[in-house]
Amino acid sequence: MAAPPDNEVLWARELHYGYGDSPALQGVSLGVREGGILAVTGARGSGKSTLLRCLSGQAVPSSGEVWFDGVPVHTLGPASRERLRLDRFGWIDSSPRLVPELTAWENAALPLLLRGDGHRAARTAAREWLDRLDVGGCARRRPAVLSQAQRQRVAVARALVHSPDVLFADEPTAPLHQPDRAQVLRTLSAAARSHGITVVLATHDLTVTAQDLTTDEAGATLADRAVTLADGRRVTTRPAHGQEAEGQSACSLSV
Ligand SMILES: Nc1ncnc2c1ncn2[C@@H]1O[C@H](COP(=O)(O)OP(=O)(O)OP(=O)(O)O)[C@@H](O)[C@H]1O
Repeated sequence: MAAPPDNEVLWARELHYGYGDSPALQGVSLGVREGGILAVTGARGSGKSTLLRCLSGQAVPSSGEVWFDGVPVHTLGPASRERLRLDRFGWIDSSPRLVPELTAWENAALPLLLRGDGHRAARTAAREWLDRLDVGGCARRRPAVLSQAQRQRVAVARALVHSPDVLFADEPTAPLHQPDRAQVLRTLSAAARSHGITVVLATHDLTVTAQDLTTDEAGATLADRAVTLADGRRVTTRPAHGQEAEGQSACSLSV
């Protein structure tokens, strides 16, 4: 088992994963530098969600390695992977899954409450994130009375509230309209930069990558690198604003 390069906080080598006989990942390798923002693009069904699930320890690859901060994630048992996900990772889905019985702030505070933080500190932190995401006014409401866009912002707050080391975002702007998408992406990228959070962001929408993802209003780069999947294989790697280069099975390439 070769150790990953020192400058990459998240590193995967030759990942394979299948659903029954149907292969979803066929030898994907990549590395992400600490604090980097990586966009994973590709058509529907190309393997983006499966890759994020393997990288985050939600799924165990049938072969290959996933290393996070020196830890071989692919060798951990279910309890250790669950602990890692709770303590060190954040996750945003394409559709917000909130606890219906809890208010918006309680949903946003969940990662802090689950790890035993005090109620008052957790509420303060959650409300700060809700304010940042323009849903501070909804803090005491339950998900059922919120719009889909408001629920997604609450889910984004929940993913960031504990300052995770890595944020995995699987089509996070799918339920949002265009102005909301740009704002949420800007908040995500600003939070990641200011807190040193590494981001792995999956999207099938190449126009999002080109227009919203790679630039904010000030023209600053949002994604540092992008990799593209096709049929479970990595086909390209490129800087967010640079020339595309062939990167098939380039396990030494940093993204
Ligand atoms: N639970 C599952 N059972 C069987 N096959 C699955 C399952 N989840 C995904 N697949 C298949 O695995 C392949 C990769 O799917 P995956 O969801 O990882 O791709 P994706 O790029 O994220 O697609 P999308 O953009 O539609 O979410 C596809 O062929 C898909 O049909």
